[in-house]
Amino acid sequence: MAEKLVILGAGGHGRAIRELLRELPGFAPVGFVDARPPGPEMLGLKVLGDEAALPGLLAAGVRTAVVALGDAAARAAAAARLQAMGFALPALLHPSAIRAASAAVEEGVVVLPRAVLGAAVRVGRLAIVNTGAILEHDVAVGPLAHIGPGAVLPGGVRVGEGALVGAGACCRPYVTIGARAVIGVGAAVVADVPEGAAMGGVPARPLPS
Ligand SMILES: CC(=O)SCCNC(=O)CCNC(=O)[C@H](O)C(C)(C)COP(=O)(O)OP(=O)(O)OC[C@H]1O[C@@H](n2cnc3c(N)ncnc32)[C@H](O)[C@@H]1OP(=O)(O)O
Repeated sequence: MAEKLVILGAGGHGRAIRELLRELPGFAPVGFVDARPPGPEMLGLKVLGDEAALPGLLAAGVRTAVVALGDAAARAAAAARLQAMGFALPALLHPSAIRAASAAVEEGVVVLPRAVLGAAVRVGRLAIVNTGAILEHDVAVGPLAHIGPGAVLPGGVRVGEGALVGAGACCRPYVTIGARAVIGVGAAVVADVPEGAAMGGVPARPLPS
């Protein structure tokens, strides 16, 4: 029987996950919860209110959740609240994603359509691999990181905890992107990026703050 699941977050990422779940056998979404519910319904699913609805859902047998929040800190905090209540946070991979047999994803990871996880890739808990991103052999993505749509991480790239690699960004093989760094859309990362740095451009340079 399909596992009943609640989506925490009814914004853009929540809508992407709702569409992922239409294609993913094994899960039956019951609705969204959101701190600011946008209305009674979204994309054919009920919006059940804010997190005050969660105990009732647990009591009704909904024991699985996905955190659909783009902001890494908010995602971590929401995951901690859900797990403290007893919700499981499975990894969700769109069926069109390509995952090598040796690629591993941790709990709460979301992999959107047509992403590629190559040989020996590691994706840490609660990370997002967005639509069409390519993670080549031996790439290691830290917990809570977000690899944006169409980003290309060639062999051996390491992305630190909570870092954001923007849409369409590319990296030189084996570079390391530090924790909480932000790589702007379309950047070409040709050297290691320090923790917390914001980089953009071709080649990527520190962005004005
Ligand atoms: C499904 C989805 O939608 S997933 C979404 C994944 N998210 C992304 O891909 C977004 C990534 N974010 C970006 O690229 C943003 O532009 C950021 C985070 C790098 C910068 O955003 P902000 O902090 O708001 O900076 P802001 O827009 O004010 O720009 C600051 C400066 O950096 C420059 N800049 C911003 N982004 C870039 C970029 N990608 N490349 C080069 N320069 C850039 C701006 O032109 C500006 O320069 P100026 O001061 O000389 O005019």
